[in-house]
Amino acid sequence: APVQVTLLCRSMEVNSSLQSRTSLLLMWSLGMAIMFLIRRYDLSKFCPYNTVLMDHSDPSINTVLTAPTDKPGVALLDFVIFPPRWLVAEHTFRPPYYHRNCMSEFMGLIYGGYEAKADGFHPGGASLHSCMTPHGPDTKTYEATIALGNEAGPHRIADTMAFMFESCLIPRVCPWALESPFMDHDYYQCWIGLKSHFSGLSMNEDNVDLQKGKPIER
Ligand SMILES: O=C(O)Cc1cc(O)ccc1O
Ligand SMILES: [Fe+2]
Repeated sequence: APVQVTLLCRSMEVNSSLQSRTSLLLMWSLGMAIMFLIRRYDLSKFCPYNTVLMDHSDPSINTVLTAPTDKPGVALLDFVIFPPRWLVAEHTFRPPYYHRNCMSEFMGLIYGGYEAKADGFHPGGASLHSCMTPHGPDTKTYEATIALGNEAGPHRIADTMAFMFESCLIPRVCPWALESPFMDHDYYQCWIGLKSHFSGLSMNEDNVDLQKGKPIER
C-alpha cells in the first residue's frame, strides 16, 4: 500500500480585529473548513536526490514540504523523507555522518530499516536529537561500513521509509512522552564500543597530499 502522510496546512490567519462574537464564531467555523486544508502525499512518488560521486549531502535535499522563516536557508520546519534509493558514492562514508546541528531533528521510521541504525530503530519508533546533540550511526552500522572498505559498489537501499522533521525551533518534550513506558532509556548504548578507524595511513595519494596540507593538483 502506498505510504501516505496527511499534513494540516494553515493557510490563513484569523483577523483578530474582528469584534463581534457572532462573526468570530462564524469566521471560526468557516475558518476550520478553509484554513486547514488536508493534503495527502503518496511518499513513494517522491524522487529522492543523492550524491553521484562523493560526499554525503545534507538531508534537507530530500525535503518534501517546507515551512520557511524570513531567513533564507533556515526552515521553521522541513519535512524530509528517506525513501528507497541507490547509494553509489565513492571514497565516502555512506551512512549519515556523525554530526550535531543548529536544527533539531525528530525522526520516525514508517517501515523497513534505517541506514544509520542496524538495531533498535523499528517501524513506529521515533527519535529526537535536539539542537547541538551529537548523533550518528550505531556501532554495528559503523563497523559494517568500515569493513566494506573504500571500494563498495552501488548498493540499493530497498523497502524503507523514514522521515524527519527538522526545525530551527527547539521542541519541548511533553511529560506524556517523557513518562511513556515506550521511552528507550538505553538509546545511548547504540554508540557504545565506537572506536576510531583513522590510522593516519592514506587510502590513496590524494589523501597523502591532503594530510600533508597540500592542495590536490589535477
Ligand atoms: O541524523 C539522522 O540520521 C538524519 C540524517 C540523515 C542524513 O543522511 C544526514 C544527516 C542527518 O541528520
Ligand atoms: Fe541527524
